Amino acid sequence: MDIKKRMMDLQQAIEKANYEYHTLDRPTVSDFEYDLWMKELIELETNHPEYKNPSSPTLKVGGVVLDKFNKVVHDKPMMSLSNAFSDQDLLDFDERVSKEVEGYSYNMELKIDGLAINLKYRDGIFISASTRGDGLVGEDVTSNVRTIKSLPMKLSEPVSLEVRGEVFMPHKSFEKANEERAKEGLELFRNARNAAAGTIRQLDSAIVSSRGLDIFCYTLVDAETYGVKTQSGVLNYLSQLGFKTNPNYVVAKNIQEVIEHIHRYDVLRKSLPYDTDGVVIKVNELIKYEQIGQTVKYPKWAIAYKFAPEEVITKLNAITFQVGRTGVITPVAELTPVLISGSMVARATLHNEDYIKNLDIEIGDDVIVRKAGEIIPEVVRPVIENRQSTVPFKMIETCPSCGEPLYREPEEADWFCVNPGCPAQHVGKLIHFASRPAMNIDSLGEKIVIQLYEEGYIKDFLDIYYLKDQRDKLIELDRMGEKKVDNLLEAIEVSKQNSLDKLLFGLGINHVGAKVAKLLLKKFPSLEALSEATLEQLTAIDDIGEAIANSVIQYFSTDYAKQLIHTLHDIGIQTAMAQKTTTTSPLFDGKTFVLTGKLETFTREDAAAIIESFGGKVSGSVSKKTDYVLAGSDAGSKLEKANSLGVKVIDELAFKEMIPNEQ
Ligand SMILES: NC(=O)c1ccc[n+]([C@@H]2O[C@H](COP(=O)([O-])OP(=O)(O)OC[C@H]3O[C@@H](n4cnc5c(N)ncnc54)[C@H](O)[C@@H]3O)[C@@H](O)[C@H]2O)c1
Ligand SMILES: [Zn+2]
Repeated sequence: MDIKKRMMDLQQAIEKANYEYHTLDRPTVSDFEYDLWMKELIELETNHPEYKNPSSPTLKVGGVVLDKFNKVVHDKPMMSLSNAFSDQDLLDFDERVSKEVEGYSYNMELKIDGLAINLKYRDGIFISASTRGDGLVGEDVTSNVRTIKSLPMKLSEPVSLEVRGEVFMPHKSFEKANEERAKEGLELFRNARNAAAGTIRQLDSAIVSSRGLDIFCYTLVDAETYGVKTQSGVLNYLSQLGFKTNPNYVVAKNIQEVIEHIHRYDVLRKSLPYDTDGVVIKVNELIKYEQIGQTVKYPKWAIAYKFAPEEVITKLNAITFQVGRTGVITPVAELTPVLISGSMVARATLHNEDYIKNLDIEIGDDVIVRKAGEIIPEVVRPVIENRQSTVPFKMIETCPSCGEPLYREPEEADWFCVNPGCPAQHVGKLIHFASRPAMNIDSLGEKIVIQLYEEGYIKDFLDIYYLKDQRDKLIELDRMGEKKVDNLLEAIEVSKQNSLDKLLFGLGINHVGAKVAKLLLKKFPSLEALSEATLEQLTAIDDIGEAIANSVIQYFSTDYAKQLIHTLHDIGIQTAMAQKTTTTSPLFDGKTFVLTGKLETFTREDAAAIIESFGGKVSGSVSKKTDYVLAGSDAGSKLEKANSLGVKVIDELAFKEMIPNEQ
């Protein structure tokens, strides 16, 4: 095996998963798989340090910071945890700890599957909350966190402190939220963690308040200054102050006791009304932490033991077929509904014909189903011993949507419907086009696409842009009404200004994902230019191989694509990347900046000069009129003032992103 290539592939897969999980709140692989990738990459990096990439995801806390929130620089970084998957991993962990210190015990707590939040209290009063972000800089989500009912706004003592905890969505709230989303035709949340993260990071606090979030607190920053000496003591003290703490913690004398308890936790967690994905084991004596130390990513005095995904047995009643936007046919297991990791599962993927045949799955079998990391449930295998009267599986030969014959390439596992007029494919393409990573037409969800397609309003994505001519008719449709239609039309108009990479991704060209779209446009910054690119020119771009290049060339060689570029122009959709800002309309015209803290890559004078060269002003003090506070490390009172006034705080990185490249 080519180790270097394997490491690069793993890194790429992990980065893609990070983006989907942390930025889009929409993972496509299970946590279990992700954790296995990470474990493999860490092992390879340890054994082959010569191939280790200095910006490897094994060195970073995975989150991102969205621009729509004010940024908060954490006083103390918020770290991740290293993982254990077996008893042996725990023994290895203990051995590492025992090399540094002696005379310690362990505190074990449930690992709540939510998102970490940092809370600040002054004189016993709640003042602010932020997300973990990339560990150093988080997002200010104070007004959203304030809506969580179990969070005390006033503590039982007038202390000033910083506390960390996990915001999560209990099963009940999760089911309710998804019922409501289903009614509104919105895409369902994949699991409670994504629902919690998506909720905390949205702008309308009224919605947050209605979602029934909850929080368990577990960390007190600088606990020893409050006279607390152990992690179990922290939990006790937090609870006394009025915080909600999880009652299922236990102190274990040594690692053997930890291992004994772990297995009890795996039973316990199945009866809890919220998701947990493991047990966090922390050295209990806080005084030992400094000596044990930490890496850039996680403390060495703690570890998260992750449970294997839960598997259950249920009955396979039928196999149905789904047609994807590319025409791929996926067999789907229709199951007797069963509870897995806190939610009901009635359908699971069977991947393709070979998967079913190789596993010898028959209709009527008892099957083992797994919701690995609570994403898309899958059938793991049949329970052959239980087989009684079953019907052998037979692959369909015609498309369930259009009735045309299906094709399968000899080398491939999947069957395809290749009918360009296939309704299921059209709908799939439309849904993809409107989705968040593509044209991001929020109010054009799956249900509405299907409705408009079935009623004959949209066949091709271009039709979306002519919907405005049919406003009166749309209002009359079932479940529509004036407000909904106007919101929809507005969102469609706004999407015309999207940056071109979103459109290119939305076109659904084979192999052209969001990242590839960006790469292509960097070199060919308009659809016209891209449509004329040759195979050589395309493959000369880093990371663009022949498969991608051929697919792009084939797409743009069709009459459809040639016509498309003209039509897009006529409609007023961007078909070229936006021009860089010119000096005639200064970027920071009329904007006031305040600089604070220590900057790394600029001197203050440089930063000020840049701001002024783009028409902005630099002021010495923060007021309501300040537009941006540029905060470096060790920022003090100006940063606090900015936060309390709700002034936008940016870090150096964000500032660099704002200014055009030439600087
Ligand atoms: N499926 C995907 O595509 C995908 C992508 C990226 C990350 N992930 C998941 O996220 C994980 C990485 O995220 P991570 O960096 O947050 O690591 P992590 O989930 O392994 O552990 C760290 C986090 O645990 C949480 N936590 C919960 N209870 C706690 C307690 N009692 N004490 C201390 N901390 C507690 C905190 O939020 C802390 O930040 C991966 O292991 C994977 O499971 C999945
Ligand atoms: Zn078809």
